[in-house]
Amino acid sequence: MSLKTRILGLAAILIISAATASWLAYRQLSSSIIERWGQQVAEIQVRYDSARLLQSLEREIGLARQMAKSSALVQWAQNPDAPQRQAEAIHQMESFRTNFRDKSYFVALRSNGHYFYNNANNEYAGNQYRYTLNPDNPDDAWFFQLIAEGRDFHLNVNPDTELGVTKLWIDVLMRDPQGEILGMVGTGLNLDSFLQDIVDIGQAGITTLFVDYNGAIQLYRDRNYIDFASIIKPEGQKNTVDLLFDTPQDKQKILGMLQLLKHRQGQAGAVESGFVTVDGREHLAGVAFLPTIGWFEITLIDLDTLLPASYLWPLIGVFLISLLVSLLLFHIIIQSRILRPLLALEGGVKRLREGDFNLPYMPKPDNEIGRLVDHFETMANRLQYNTHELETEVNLRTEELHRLARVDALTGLKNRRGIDELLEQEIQRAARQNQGFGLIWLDIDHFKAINDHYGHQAGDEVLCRVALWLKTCLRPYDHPGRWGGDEFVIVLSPCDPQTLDQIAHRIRAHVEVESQRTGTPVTVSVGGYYGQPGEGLDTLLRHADQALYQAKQRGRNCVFIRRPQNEPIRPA
Ligand SMILES: Nc1nc2c(ncn2[C@@H]2O[C@H](COP(=O)(O)OP(=O)(O)OP(=O)(O)O)[C@@H](O)[C@H]2O)c(=O)[nH]1
Repeated sequence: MSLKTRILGLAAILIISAATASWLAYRQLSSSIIERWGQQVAEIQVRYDSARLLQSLEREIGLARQMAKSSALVQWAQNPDAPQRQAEAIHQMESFRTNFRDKSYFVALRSNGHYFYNNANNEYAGNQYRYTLNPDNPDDAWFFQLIAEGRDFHLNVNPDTELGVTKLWIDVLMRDPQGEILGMVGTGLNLDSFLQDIVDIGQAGITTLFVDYNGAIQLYRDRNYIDFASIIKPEGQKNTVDLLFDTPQDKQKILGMLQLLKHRQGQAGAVESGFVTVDGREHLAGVAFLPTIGWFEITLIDLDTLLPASYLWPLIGVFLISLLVSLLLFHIIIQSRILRPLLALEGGVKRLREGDFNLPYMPKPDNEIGRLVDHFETMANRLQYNTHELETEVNLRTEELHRLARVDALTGLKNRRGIDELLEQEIQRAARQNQGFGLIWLDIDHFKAINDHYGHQAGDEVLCRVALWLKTCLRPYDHPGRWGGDEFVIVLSPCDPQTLDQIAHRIRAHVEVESQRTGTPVTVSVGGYYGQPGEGLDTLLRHADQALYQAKQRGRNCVFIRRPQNEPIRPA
C-alpha cells in the first residue's frame, strides 16, 4: 500500500472517529438541551393552558357561587311550596341565566328533588320545573352523591338524558345560614364548544387534557376517552389518564406525578414533567394541579412535531460537506507538502544510485522535506564533483602508468612493449595506406667489454648517450626505442628505402664521431629493413634482426640494409 493511500486512509479514519465522537457528544448535548428546553416549554404550556381554562371557568363558578348564596333562592329552598318565594326565586334565576355564558342554569332542591332548568333559547320560560330527581334513577345519582359528599363545588361532565344535552356542569351546593344543604345550583357549558375553545385548539404537537382528582379524564379532544359522570362510577370502571400511555412504566410515571402534586397542593404553580410514549411517539408530559377546581391539567408535547429530525438535516449536510472539504484540503496539503516532494526525492535517489547525476525537478516545500531535498541536491552535486575529480585523476594516473609501462626507465626511450605497439600500428597503417616504413635494429659493439672495463655505471651512461645521439639523428616523427640490453630499435615513418639508408648511416657515423669526444668511444652495428605492406610483426623483426646480424658479421661499426628480396642495398 502506498504512503499516500496510508496517510489518506489514516486521515479518513481519524476524521471519521473525531466526527463520530463529536456527533455522539452533540446528540447527548442536544438531547439534554431539548429535555431542559422541553421541560420549560411544558411548564409554560401547562400554566398557559391552566390559565385559559380557569379564566373561562372562574367567572362562571363565581356567578354560580353568587347564585347559591342568593337570599331569594335560599328562602325559596327553605319553603319550596310557597308560590311567592318560587316566583321571586325564578325571577332571580332568570336574571342569573342572562349573565351565564351558556345562558342556562339549573337549580335542584334537596327537600323535594325538584329540578329546574332553562336554556339560551329561554325554551322553558314559565315552565322551568323540568322533573323530579329520583334517588333510584342512575341518571340522577350524581345529585345524591354530591349531596352525600358535601362538596361545595364540583365540576362534572355529564350527559343529561332528560334534557338531551352533554355539558360541563358547574355544581355549587346551596346552604342555609346554618350550613344545612338545601340543594344545588349551577350552569352548564356546551361541551363541544368548550372542548374546541379550551382543549382542541389546533396547536400542532401539543395535546391538552384535564383529569379530575382521581385521574379520570374530563376534558379531552377525543370524546371516547372522556369519563362521563365519573362521580357516580365505582373505581376501576373509570376512564383514567393512564389509558393514553403505551407502557406500564409511563402509566406509573403519570400517576406518580398526580400523586406528587396532590401532596404539594400548597405549592402554587408546581409543575411536574417527564418523557412518555403516546401512540409510539416520544412526548414530554407536563402536569399541574388546579386547586380552584380540583382537577389536573396535563399537556403532552410531541417532540418530533415541535422539533422534527428534519431540522437536523442542514446540520448533517454542513457536517458532511465540512468532512469532504477537510479531506480534500488535507489531501491537497499532504500531496503538495509531503507526497509529491517525497516521490520526486525518491526518483532523484534512484537516478543517483544508478550513477545518473541528471536529477529530476524536485519541489522544495518550506518544511523538513524541503530541507532534506536541499541537502540531497547539495550532496548529489558534491558527489558529482568528487566523482568527476576522481575520474580525471584516475585517467591521468592510468595514462601515466600506460606511458611508464611503455618507456625505458634508463634512457627515456620507448621500451620493448612500446615498440611492439608502435609497430602494430605501423603495420596496420602500412596495410591501410599501402605504404612501407623503415625499421632499424642496432647494437652497441662490444658493450660487455665497456661494462667490464669501466663498470656497469659507465655502461649505463653509454646507453643514455647513445639514446641521445639517436634522437639527434632522427626526424621529429621517427620513434627510437630500447629493445633491451644494448640493442635499440627505430621505426621510421613515413619513409622510403633511401631515407632508411641515409638515416642508418647517419646514426652509425654520428655515434662513432660523438663518442670520440667522450672518455668511452663506442661504435654501433646497424641493421635495417624496409617493411612492406602486409608483412607481420614477426617477419619484420626477423628481417631487421638478420640485417643486424649481417652487420655484426661484417665486422661491426657498419650498416646492413636488408631488402624484402633479401638483398642488401648497400653493404658497409
Ligand atoms: N651497463 C649495462 N649493461 C648492460 C645492461 N643490459 C645489458 N648489459 C650488458 O650488455 C652486455 C651485452 O653484451 P652482448 O651484446 O651480448 O655482447 P657485446 O659485448 O656487445 O658484443 P657484440 O654485441 O657481439 O658486439 C652484457 O654484458 C650485459 O650484461 C644495462 O642496462 N646496463
